[in-house]
Amino acid sequence: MCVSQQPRPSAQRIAIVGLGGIGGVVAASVVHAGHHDVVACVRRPLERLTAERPDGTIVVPLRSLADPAAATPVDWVLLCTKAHETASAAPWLARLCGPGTRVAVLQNGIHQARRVGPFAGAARVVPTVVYYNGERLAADRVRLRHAGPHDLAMADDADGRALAALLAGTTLRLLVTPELDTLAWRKLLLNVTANPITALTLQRQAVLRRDDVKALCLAVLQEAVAVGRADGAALAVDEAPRAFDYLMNYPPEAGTSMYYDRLAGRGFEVEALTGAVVAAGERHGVPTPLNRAFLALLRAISDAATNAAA
Ligand SMILES: NC(=O)C1=CN([C@@H]2O[C@H](COP(=O)(O)OP(=O)(O)OC[C@H]3O[C@@H](n4cnc5c(N)ncnc54)[C@H](OP(=O)(O)O)[C@@H]3O)[C@@H](O)[C@H]2O)C=CC1
Ligand SMILES: CC(C)(CO)C(=O)C(=O)O
Repeated sequence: MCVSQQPRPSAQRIAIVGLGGIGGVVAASVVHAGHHDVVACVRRPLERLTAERPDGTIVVPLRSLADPAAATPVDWVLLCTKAHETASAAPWLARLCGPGTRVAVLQNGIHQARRVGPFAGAARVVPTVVYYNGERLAADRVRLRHAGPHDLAMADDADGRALAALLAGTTLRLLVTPELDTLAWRKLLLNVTANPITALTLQRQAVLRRDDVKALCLAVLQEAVAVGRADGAALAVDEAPRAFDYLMNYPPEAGTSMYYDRLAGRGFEVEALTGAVVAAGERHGVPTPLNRAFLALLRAISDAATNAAA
């Protein structure tokens, strides 16, 4: 693995689809770096964006489009919707993607290319692993929290290196790695632990520091690690405690994307996270009773929120 120091390409046209916690942070970072032509593809137009970052708050002007019909092909799409919202972004992708376009997927979950490929036409899909915590405070305001040494990882191949070069002028800490598939599984381990527990308890990550909750985390992680190994991920012998230790890098006041959805009364990104572990467990004959219990509870809350919003 190596920390990226890619040379910056010439100015590129970048469209950011989904301006929530993750999209808002990356949009503000790229606009602030000032090198590329950025447009945000949103449901409600806005003219500026504020990002509260550990190194200070920045306010950037933002060009936004609210109608996919007004979009034209770009060099890069940064897809920052939730995984279950990918299909709803299809009209954007249809307009933004040409044969030279690359679609970087800033979403949680494994098999991103499989998920996004059907909507990307002739464009190439570039998977990533997102480590930073992004909290959307208002439609035009986000907060960035770092955890661990990197904010974003991409594969050590031509497309991954091109993405690292694209973001090289930003303050995001990038990792170019030959092990992205295993890192995606490692990241999923964090998500099937922290996301359900914060969303179900309606408490931020401080709750993970309770002894009883830590014991539950480790048991959930052991199950998911067994599934990940059966699925081909090169997970370590002590992967479960290592994943728990990684979670301790997040500040206790950080929430999770699922916790933020619960606060906002939105449906959850459940099938791509806990649902993916349970489904892979079924495929490989690995039992997942704790993850199954989480899945039933998360689906019940998520469905009620989705039905109430309909
Ligand atoms: N938040 C975090 O700390 C982390 C999140 N992730 C992952 O990153 C991804 C994004 O998460 P996050 O930023 O938290 O999610 P958010 O819910 O905060 O943001 C998603 C955004 O996508 C927008 N959106 C959804 N559908 C469409 C559409 N069809 N057209 C235009 N905009 C659309 C939403 O708009 P609207 O407001 O109008 O609904 C919203 O602004 C997820 O996969 C998540 O798991 C990964 C690491 C950390
Ligand atoms: C690891 C974690 C919890 C960091 O925010 C995350 O990926 C999420 O919130 O979905």
